[in-house]
Amino acid sequence: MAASTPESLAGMTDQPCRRRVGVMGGTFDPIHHGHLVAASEVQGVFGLDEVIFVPTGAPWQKADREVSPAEHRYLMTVIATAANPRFTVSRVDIDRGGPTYTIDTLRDILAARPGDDLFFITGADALTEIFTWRDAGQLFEMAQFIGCTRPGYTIDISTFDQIPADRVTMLEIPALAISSTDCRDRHRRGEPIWYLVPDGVVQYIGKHNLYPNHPEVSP
Ligand SMILES: Nc1ncnc2c1ncn2[C@@H]1O[C@H](COP(=O)(O)OP(=O)(O)OP(=O)(O)O)[C@@H](O)[C@H]1O
Ligand SMILES: O=C(O)c1ccc[n+]([C@@H]2O[C@H](COP(=O)([O-])O)[C@@H](O)[C@H]2O)c1
Repeated sequence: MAASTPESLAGMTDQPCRRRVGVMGGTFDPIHHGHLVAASEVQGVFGLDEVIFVPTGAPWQKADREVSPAEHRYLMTVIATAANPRFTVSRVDIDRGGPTYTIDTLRDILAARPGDDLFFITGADALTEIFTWRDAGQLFEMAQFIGCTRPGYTIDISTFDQIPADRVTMLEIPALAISSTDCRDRHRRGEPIWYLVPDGVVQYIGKHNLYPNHPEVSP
């Protein structure tokens, strides 16, 4: 039997340990429990060391609608994730400026932590649209993609088939039929959003009057 060395017993070799890092991109206007459950479930199933939430700077595919200022979306994301020691929040997409492309998100995150293995977390709706994203073909070289099930959406199988099989995984997560759109509309109609979003986020929205009553959202 080969003799154990202190290094081998401790699992120490010349190879640095590769950290497994999730990246959860989103507009988070506001962040809700659907986002948090998806990130938590992927963290557990894939044994991730960390999940980085990355609020978009300017989500170009949502240019036809009003999006809350990035600083508000960033602060709501910080509030929502603060209690989980594995969750962090990155400003890369906000501080870069210009339209937000995931290819840039992944480049910036990899530059800051070379050698880490990245897992990009999306819902089934976002994954279905992935070939409309900038430089989509290169994304799968930079990260493993995890598509989370989402009530009301199915992943288009032809899209799934175009992604290299070893670079994408579909994951069934506890179903939460929550969307940011519905949270905003409910708040505008004066309906509660308690328990759809974290308590601190409800309070932040009220304090800053982020989603004021709007005549188009009838009670
Ligand atoms: N309830 C949910 N279950 C699983 N994934 C979700 C859920 N809600 C959002 N996601 C995923 O989280 C990511 C960020 O979503 P985003 O911030 O656009 O939220 P949204 O609820 O879809 O917003 P909106 O209603 O304003 O379009 C996307 O990949 C999206 O698919
Ligand atoms: O790279 C792109 O062109 C691209 C186009 C649309 C969406 N994305 C990313 O997909 C994630 C979810 O976006 P959204 O707009 O559904 O909140 C977020 O990280 C976005 O930056 C990326």
